[in-house]
Amino acid sequence: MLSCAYRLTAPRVFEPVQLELNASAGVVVRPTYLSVCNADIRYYQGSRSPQVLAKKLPMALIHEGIGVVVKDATGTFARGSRVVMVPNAPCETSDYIAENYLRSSKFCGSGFDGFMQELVVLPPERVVALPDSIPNEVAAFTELVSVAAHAVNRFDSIAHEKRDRIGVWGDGNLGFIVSLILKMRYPQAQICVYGRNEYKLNDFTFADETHLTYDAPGECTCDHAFECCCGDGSVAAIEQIIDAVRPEATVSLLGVSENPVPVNTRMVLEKGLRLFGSSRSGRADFVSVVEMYKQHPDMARYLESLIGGVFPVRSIADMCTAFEADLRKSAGKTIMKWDM
Ligand SMILES: NC(=O)C1=CN([C@@H]2O[C@H](COP(=O)(O)OP(=O)(O)OC[C@H]3O[C@@H](n4cnc5c(N)ncnc54)[C@H](OP(=O)(O)O)[C@@H]3O)[C@@H](O)[C@H]2O)C=CC1
Ligand SMILES: O=C(CO)[C@H](O)[C@H](O)COP(=O)(O)O
Ligand SMILES: [Zn+2]
Repeated sequence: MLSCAYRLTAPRVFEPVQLELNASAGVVVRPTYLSVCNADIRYYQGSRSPQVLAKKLPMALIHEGIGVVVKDATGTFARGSRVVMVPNAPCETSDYIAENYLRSSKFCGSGFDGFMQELVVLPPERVVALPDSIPNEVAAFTELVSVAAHAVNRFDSIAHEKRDRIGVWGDGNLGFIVSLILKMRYPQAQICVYGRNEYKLNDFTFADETHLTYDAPGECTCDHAFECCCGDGSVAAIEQIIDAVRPEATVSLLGVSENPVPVNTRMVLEKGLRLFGSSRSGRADFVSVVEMYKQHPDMARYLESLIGGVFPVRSIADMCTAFEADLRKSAGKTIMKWDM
């Protein structure tokens, strides 16, 4: 079966390439709605190091997306099923290390082709059926929701049980989703969001408190914290978090930085803090998010407020239009209605 992949060959340049797909190897999915992540933008813009770009390009971008099953040689999915695609593909299993942390795992859109393709073939366990209740534009960024769910699950197993007040730093997409999942998971806890933009914080209607970071939180006011910023923003946030959390707090780090971030280790030691990082997610996280969509119908309504622009994509010029719009956006997720 022939299919076309649209690979980024150099910053801001997409080129088509014909691929021969082995349809008998799994589930053939036609991508329908794709969502742009900051990681895609770092490749598109060429803000990764020249060494990383040389190693990873040419590559089809995008690891957040849904599609429709065209054919399934494994007999798991009916033709026409609406599904979310799992970008992480493990090559081994471990009793101790989750699939998204195994160094041998392959991740679509980071070293391996992502979902900017006419058709993709995935093993059945890399495909999860979606409930009808979730709109396409929201379902498109289920991967980001699964990353947040994964981090909250890990937090649950690491943090001590006093969870009266949890701080979330970052008023962007990830901060929003992490705060929402925390509120759903710990309804009795005070979820306090710290951000840099009043207009973004106004959308966190489910949170108990929102604050601008310039009004520094008091010392030792949060039991635990999540960092959902990026780059230099993470530097400032981690500094503030270390002051704001109480002794023995657990701090979840999620923002990606290109450069090493200095950390006030003296206070980490004195307060006995636990800092842990989370990256990506695995099949189980996607399954748990789909379950959340079913159990919490109001979740879709909150997530809808993250839809930034929806761009029909029928040509390479349309792809560039969507990516350029994401670069200029003030907030929210950029969605491509993928008609390639
Ligand atoms: N760990 C993982 O697996 C994943 C990590 N990420 C990463 O998470 C980061 C955030 O992604 P996303 O939410 O989509 O991006 P956004 O740009 O939507 O959000 C970042 C937000 O953080 C705000 N911010 C910056 N510095 C601070 C600060 N010191 N205190 C509080 N808020 C701050 C920004 O404000 P302003 O715009 O004013 O600077 C912005 O609103 C990115 O680095 C992304 O790559 C994303 C997906 C998965
Ligand atoms: O966005 C992400 C997961 O959703 C991660 O940040 C992304 O996978 C990091 O990959 P890369 O090393 O290519 O930046
Ligand atoms: Zn991502």
